[in-house]
Amino acid sequence: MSTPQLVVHHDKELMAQAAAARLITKIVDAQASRGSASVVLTGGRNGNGLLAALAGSPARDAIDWGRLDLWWGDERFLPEGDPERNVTQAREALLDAVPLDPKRVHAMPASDGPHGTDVEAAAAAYAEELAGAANPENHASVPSFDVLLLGVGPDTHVASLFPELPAVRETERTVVGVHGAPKPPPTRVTLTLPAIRAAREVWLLAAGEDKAQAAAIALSGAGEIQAPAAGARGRARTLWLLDSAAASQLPRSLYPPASA
Ligand SMILES: O=C(O)[C@H](O)[C@@H](O)[C@H](O)[C@H](O)COP(=O)(O)O
Repeated sequence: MSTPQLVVHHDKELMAQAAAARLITKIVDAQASRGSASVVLTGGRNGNGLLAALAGSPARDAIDWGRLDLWWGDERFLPEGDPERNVTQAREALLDAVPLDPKRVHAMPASDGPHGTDVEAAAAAYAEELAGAANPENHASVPSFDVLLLGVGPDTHVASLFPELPAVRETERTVVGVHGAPKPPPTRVTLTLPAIRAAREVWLLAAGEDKAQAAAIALSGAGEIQAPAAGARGRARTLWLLDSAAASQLPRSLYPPASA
């Protein structure tokens, strides 16, 4: 697993703009070298802020939207179209404005979909969809995501992996159902740490004073059960994108030299 690299931007807006520019370049490079790209989106304000910044970027359409696979790191288990669903918010922020191939937009199941309110069945179905898109040669159970985005909660949760709850302890399955999540709504579907760690690159987004303690805990050697963000590592790269407020409690030794 790759060692976390930190980039600190002056404020939340600059972090969203810089992260969007970084993601555009990553997708364009992946498409140039392999013909397509695969990105896992995250919910939350920072995740949606990045999508909104990307929507407004003059370089936006350097991306060949028809050759981009989009997946989700987690989803609130609510009815289709519910404004609280991560996919609903992603559509509003960006997806409805760009010519994606609908077959390549892999939303997690809704609670009024084919699995009804059975969140475990919904999670198993998404795991199957991921496995179906994986590369059989390397016996993977998820596609080789180019970038997996994660917002970081103030309690160090990522996706819907909350400290000490069963989902963060999962070592085999790639997708599980979550009950009793401390962040509403309580029922969710989430990738697990093994699935997250299959990504080439994992980018963690943390902006705002309310993330300062979480960033300091996750980056100072805490275990992944107590601090799930600490276990979110990419195969080739783990990148923390912070603003100054979220970086304010980091030990100086961790603070990158050239950052704002
Ligand atoms: O479904 C969700 O709520 C998200 O996927 C969750 O993991 C989010 O990314 C973090 O809670 C950070 O959210 P903020 O960026 O809004 O603080």
